[in-house]
Amino acid sequence: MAARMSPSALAAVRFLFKQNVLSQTKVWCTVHVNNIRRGYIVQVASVPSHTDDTLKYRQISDFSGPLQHYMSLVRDGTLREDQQQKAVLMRLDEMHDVLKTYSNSPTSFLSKFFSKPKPPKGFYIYGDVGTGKTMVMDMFFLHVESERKQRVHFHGFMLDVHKRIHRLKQSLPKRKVGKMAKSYDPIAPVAMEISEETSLLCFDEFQVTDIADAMILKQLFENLFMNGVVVVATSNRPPEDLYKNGLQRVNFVPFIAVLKEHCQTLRLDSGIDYRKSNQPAAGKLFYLASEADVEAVVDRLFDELAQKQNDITRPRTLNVQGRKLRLSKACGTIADCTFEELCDRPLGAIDYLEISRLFDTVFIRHIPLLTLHKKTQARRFITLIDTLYEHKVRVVILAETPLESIFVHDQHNHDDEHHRILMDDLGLTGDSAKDLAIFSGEEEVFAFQRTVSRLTEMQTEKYWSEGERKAT
Ligand SMILES: Nc1ncnc2c1ncn2[C@@H]1O[C@H](COP(=O)(O)OP(=O)(O)OP(=O)(O)O)[C@@H](O)[C@H]1O
Repeated sequence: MAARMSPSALAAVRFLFKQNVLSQTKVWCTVHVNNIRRGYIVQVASVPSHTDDTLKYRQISDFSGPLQHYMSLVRDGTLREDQQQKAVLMRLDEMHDVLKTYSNSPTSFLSKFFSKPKPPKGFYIYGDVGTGKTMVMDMFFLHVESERKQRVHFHGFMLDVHKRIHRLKQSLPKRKVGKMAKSYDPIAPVAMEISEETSLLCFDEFQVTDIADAMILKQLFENLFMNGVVVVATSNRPPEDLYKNGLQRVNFVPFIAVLKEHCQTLRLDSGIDYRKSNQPAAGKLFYLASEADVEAVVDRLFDELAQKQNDITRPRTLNVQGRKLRLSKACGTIADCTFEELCDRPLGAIDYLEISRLFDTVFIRHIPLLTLHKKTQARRFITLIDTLYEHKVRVVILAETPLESIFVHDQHNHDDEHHRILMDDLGLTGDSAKDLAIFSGEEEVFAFQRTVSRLTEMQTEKYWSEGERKAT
């Protein structure tokens, strides 16, 4: 059986054996994809009779592709049938078949006999939060048999690209004094490096919020596509709305055409946020500041969890790319932080990635009401929760307000000083700025729906138990 299986499927089977769940008919299993732990539903259709020699376990490799896998999970009630998910999976299933004979590797067997194969057009899947975009993409990714595939989070991918660009620039010979610098463009070689490693790039959460990313995307992706990389992406935004109202957007806009030329846009928007469908809760993980004695209650929860760690409670200093990041209280794989510590300092995705690497449980105390006045902190909070969710880190929250109302869309902020200066700089009048996301907070409101949806799922028993890591 093992000889037929892809490495991801093998990882899934190993997990099943370790967990002694092979007699169940369906399980969630966890597979490491590029160091990111993802949950997958795996069908294990067994005949529960020890005397029956037709005993068979159905594994990922027993499905012809992601669509058959999905339908089987619908039939056994693990998933709810969703026509839009099915329609997207049909397309991904076709692509899965095409990819069986496609590679952009110059050393591939096929390339010896044929001229460069034409890459299939990828997919850009967009829709509202919790509608199953990541699930269908991951199911597709799991079934692609190639070794030359990567599933990445967009944030993490762009951090890696910037690192590669930096490394390449550093490796250039130093200029002689008085000689003019020849303009050196590192993006094409970086795209080439990535293309040498991969044929298929699956991006979760394609979103552009950073001007440094926005300015290089067109060239980067043009080169990736030119080198035959196939892209599948999920996003909350249609391509036309990417980097909406971002600074210097006019320089970004040509990227949208490049993306659409190489990826078909598919909408997945059944209107159902599956994270909100009733799932057993993990116990109380969300506390309100107004609750009696709440600090002491949360302290006790921390102490209870800390007792299982082989460590003492102490401050911890993390090293993030040569920078020191001090956390005032931690024990083993548990960090006890305040909102101020995590979101009121100039921290970003790279810091949150390091926290996710080291801790499986993060307490976030004193989350205030987030109005547009606290836009920067709110954005950091969104990035923090995205990163923790992506790495299956558990959270315990102590907040001023209930989850649904943490973020307040306060229209009155249009008049604040900061916005007025920005409007002047951009030469906008009050009327023309009225509909722009940058002033209406549309971007944050949108991202916050995702954060709330994720925080809801993060309080379920399933999420909590999947997040357990070995104590250090
Ligand atoms: N058809 C379904 N039946 C039952 N559960 C589902 C179904 N589709 C998705 N889910 C579950 O809903 C949760 C959210 O799915 P997923 O992460 O794929 O959503 P998403 O569209 O990527 O959300 P976001 O935009 O916030 O990233 C997951 O736990 C997933 O397993």
